[in-house]
Amino acid sequence: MIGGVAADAPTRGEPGGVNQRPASAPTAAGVVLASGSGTRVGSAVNKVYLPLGGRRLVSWSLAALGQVPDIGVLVLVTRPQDADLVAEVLDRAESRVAVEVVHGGSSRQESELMALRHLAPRIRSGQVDTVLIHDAARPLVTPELVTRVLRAAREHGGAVPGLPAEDLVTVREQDGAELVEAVAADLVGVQTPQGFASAPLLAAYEQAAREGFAGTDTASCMERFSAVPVRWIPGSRRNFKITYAHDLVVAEQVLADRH
Ligand SMILES: C[C@](O)(CO)[C@H](O)COP(=O)(O)O
Repeated sequence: MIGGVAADAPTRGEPGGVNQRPASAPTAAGVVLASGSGTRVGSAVNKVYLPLGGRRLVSWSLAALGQVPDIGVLVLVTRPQDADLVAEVLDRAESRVAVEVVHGGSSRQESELMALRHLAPRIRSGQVDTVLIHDAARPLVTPELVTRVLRAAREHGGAVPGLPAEDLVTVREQDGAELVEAVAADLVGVQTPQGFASAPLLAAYEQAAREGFAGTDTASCMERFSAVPVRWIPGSRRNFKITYAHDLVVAEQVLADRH
């Protein structure tokens, strides 16, 4: 069952405290999803807390979103059993913005809903105009990509970074063991952060909860339950998702090359 924000969730940063802005200057909120289990990486520890480039993996996403001046609220969605790791990450966080922690649900959809319900008073008051939802498992996101998503979301209502599938691989349909035909090359592999106008986003997630819908990303829920157009903008090859152990090796190398 989909519930509300965990009342006992550790919370850093007070709504209306360090993040407060005048009502005339709405801010964007960044949501980092860290409440999955990430078993395919082959670790007993939730993959988003594995070491990467001298930090825990999730810290990179918090730092990237926190560097974008228009993001005035940061929400980290976690699992209760990761509380010690979360506390360590927050103690070392270099984010300009205080990180507010919310407990997630049993699915991506529920975890997004928990974050949106946490933000609901600030969405309804107009304080938060746009919400960007990001996978903690995409630690190589850059402030530049976050800024582009935010600009496009504010301009169009919804924005998703992606890479044309033809750019990645040749895609073919399969029928059992047989390959039958190549798929038309108009597919896009989508990434996060995905950004949306906050009020229709909250409304879409509340309706999805009532109807028992569960999408694989934020855009799928918006496409189903809102009239907001979802624009795609160029993503980044480096913004790949850490799924398997091999991805960690590549991410270490990308970070080493950054310096
Ligand atoms: C949202 C996403 O990153 C788009 O590629 C992807 O669907 C996330 O998958 P997950 O299984 O929820 O990590």
